[in-house]
Amino acid sequence: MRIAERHGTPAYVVDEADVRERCRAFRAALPDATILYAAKAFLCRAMATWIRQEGLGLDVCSGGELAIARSVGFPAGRIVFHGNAKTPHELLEAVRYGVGRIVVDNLAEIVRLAALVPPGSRQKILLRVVPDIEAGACAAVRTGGEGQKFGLSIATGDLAAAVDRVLRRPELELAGLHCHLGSQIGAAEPYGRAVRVMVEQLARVRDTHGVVLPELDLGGGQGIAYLPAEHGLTPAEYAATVLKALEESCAELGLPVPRLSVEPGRSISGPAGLTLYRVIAVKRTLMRTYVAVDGGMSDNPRPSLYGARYTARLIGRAATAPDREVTLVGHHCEAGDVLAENVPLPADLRAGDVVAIPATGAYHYSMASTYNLTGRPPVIAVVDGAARVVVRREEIDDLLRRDVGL
Ligand SMILES: Cc1ncc(COP(=O)(O)O)c(C=O)c1O
Ligand SMILES: N[C@@H](CCCC[NH3+])C(=O)O
Repeated sequence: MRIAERHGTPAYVVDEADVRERCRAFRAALPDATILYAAKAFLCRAMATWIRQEGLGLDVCSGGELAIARSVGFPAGRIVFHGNAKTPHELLEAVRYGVGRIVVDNLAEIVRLAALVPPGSRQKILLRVVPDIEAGACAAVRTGGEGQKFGLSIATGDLAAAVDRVLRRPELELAGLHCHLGSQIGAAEPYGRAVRVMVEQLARVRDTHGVVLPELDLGGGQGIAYLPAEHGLTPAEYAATVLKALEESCAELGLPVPRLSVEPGRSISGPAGLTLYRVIAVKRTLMRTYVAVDGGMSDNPRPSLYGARYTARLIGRAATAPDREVTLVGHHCEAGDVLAENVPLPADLRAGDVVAIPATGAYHYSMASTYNLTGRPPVIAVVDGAARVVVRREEIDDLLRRDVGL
């Protein structure tokens, strides 16, 4: 409540200690693996600094994310650069900064990237494989099956062709294979299947080319709880399944166990964040009660994009009435601008109250827009009872400044 009063609403709040704790949980569950935080979930300079200090690597997928990493002196060797349509400029920036790995997504990229590597040096790469496994909350975030835009298909022969071409390029060093099944995956089982498919491909590379690739990157996707009844996929559950599958399939195929990399995004930043809103109006209609707040689909597009569901809580005062079901909506000019449908909130909720939506630390700030020319909310970091602004609020003046007129 003090944050809402001091910094205004809407505001994203992130718990630094929680982020750090989640980084440590991944490192503890997978002590021999490389843990790369997926920046797309939430990145600002403070976050990049926490990740650097916790000793994790960083998965970036744009020149912008790379620029933030660079601005906090993130060690280049601990960065992996992704993307299915990296621009020539992004590739050049990645090579110049000396990122540890570039994940090559398609055949055309091999030649393009090789041409950018300075004479005499070698860029380590991973090849992104389509493991043909469907997993993830909804179609929009499933990236492991045939028929979506990412990666090199095993079935069409593109992966085999890519391996062949990369191994002939002296500018490129094929460090290993990569896959990413999708996002908000609630069970460990699909990862076990992915390990088997990927290890088979490592064996195929060995059998065809006599090369044993040392690395396997399994991407991210570990699900989190958004609702009280949900349960996320813990690092320990994930690790148990993945490590078992890795040992078994490597033993079966006579391969040494590759160094594992994992790229969790949501499961590190998601539960560590919440969003504060102020109630502007409460309206009873024939069908339902609407509670309208001062944010909405511009700071959280996930309900309208993916049908994502959330809970909400009144904060800052004690309720004087029992809960009733309401629909929390935003201030944007669309009927679909819903933040949380049928959520219990106190019947005495009124304009001026502050509500918090938990589990908004991933894919909220990073996906925010300025729809209806609304400035994006600030990010407030809390640690040891103190709050500080780590990303300032985007003011109308910021928006006006970009518009250069006639
Ligand atoms: C290549 C890659 N790695 C990691 C992630 C992080 O995923 P999540 O935030 O679901 O853990 C993504 C996004 O889904 C991704 O595309
Ligand atoms: N933006 C999606 C996740 C996409 C993951 C990126 N590869 C979400 O909020 O659920």
